[in-house]
Amino acid sequence: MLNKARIAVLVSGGGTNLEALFNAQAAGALPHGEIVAVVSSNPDAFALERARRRGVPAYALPRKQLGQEAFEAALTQKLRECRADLIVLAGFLSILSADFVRRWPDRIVNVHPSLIPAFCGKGYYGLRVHQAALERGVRVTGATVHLVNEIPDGGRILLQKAVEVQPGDTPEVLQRRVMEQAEWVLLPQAVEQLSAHIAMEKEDHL
Ligand SMILES: Nc1nc2c(c(=O)[nH]1)N[C@@H](CN(C=O)c1ccc(C(=O)N[C@@H](CCC(=O)O)C(=O)O)cc1)CN2
Ligand SMILES: NCC(=O)N[C@@H]1O[C@H](COP(=O)([O-])[O-])[C@@H](O)[C@H]1O
Repeated sequence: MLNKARIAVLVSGGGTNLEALFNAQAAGALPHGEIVAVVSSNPDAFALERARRRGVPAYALPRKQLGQEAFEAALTQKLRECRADLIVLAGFLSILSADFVRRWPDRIVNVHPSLIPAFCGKGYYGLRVHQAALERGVRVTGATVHLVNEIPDGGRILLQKAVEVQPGDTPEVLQRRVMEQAEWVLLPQAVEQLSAHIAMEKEDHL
């Protein structure tokens, strides 16, 4: 019996990266992992609805009302309850504390919509990343999947994929292209790689 990695996905917004993970799982492209819970820092996130439609437990932990410390305490409780092995940040907009991250060494992964080290770190999220890329005039951007440490977007880079910037691009148009051509491709690949490693570790400990 394959000892799958139990994946908890943290979200804050529309959940298109979560949807890409669900689609990969349904297509058999995530054989070593299973999405067991979705937790949102924003109670209004459509990502929660995406989880509910798939019958996956979905939890809203309103970070702004709770404050970071209480949010992370509640998150830790949820992660224990679902026995998560791997945490995936998919459009998650809260910077996790060093204390929290240190409890999950090499077990938190994030997708960022640029080619790190460009346009990353505190203040660079969502459309802001693509606005900065267009203002700088880069001809190529893309997405990065990286392990998460205490430095926002400072963790070890796992995968990257380049995407062309085209004349007349708006931030919204560029964001969509980066999602379609890079984020939604890279995240399932990286999650399956990490899940396979974790699943083998779990087999070894049986
Ligand atoms: N400890 C870490 N936490 C998080 C990381 C990380 O690498 N280490 N990645 C981010 C995801 N992210 C980019 O990929 C990112 C998210 C949010 C921000 C940011 O500046 N957020 C604002 C608040 C935005 C809001 O709540 O609407 C802020 O903190 O002022 C930067 C990068 C997830 N967490
Ligand atoms: N730094 C994190 C960040 O900017 N994440 C970005 O939020 C957008 C919405 O994601 P979603 O559709 O998966 O919710 C995506 O472009 C994702 O890369």
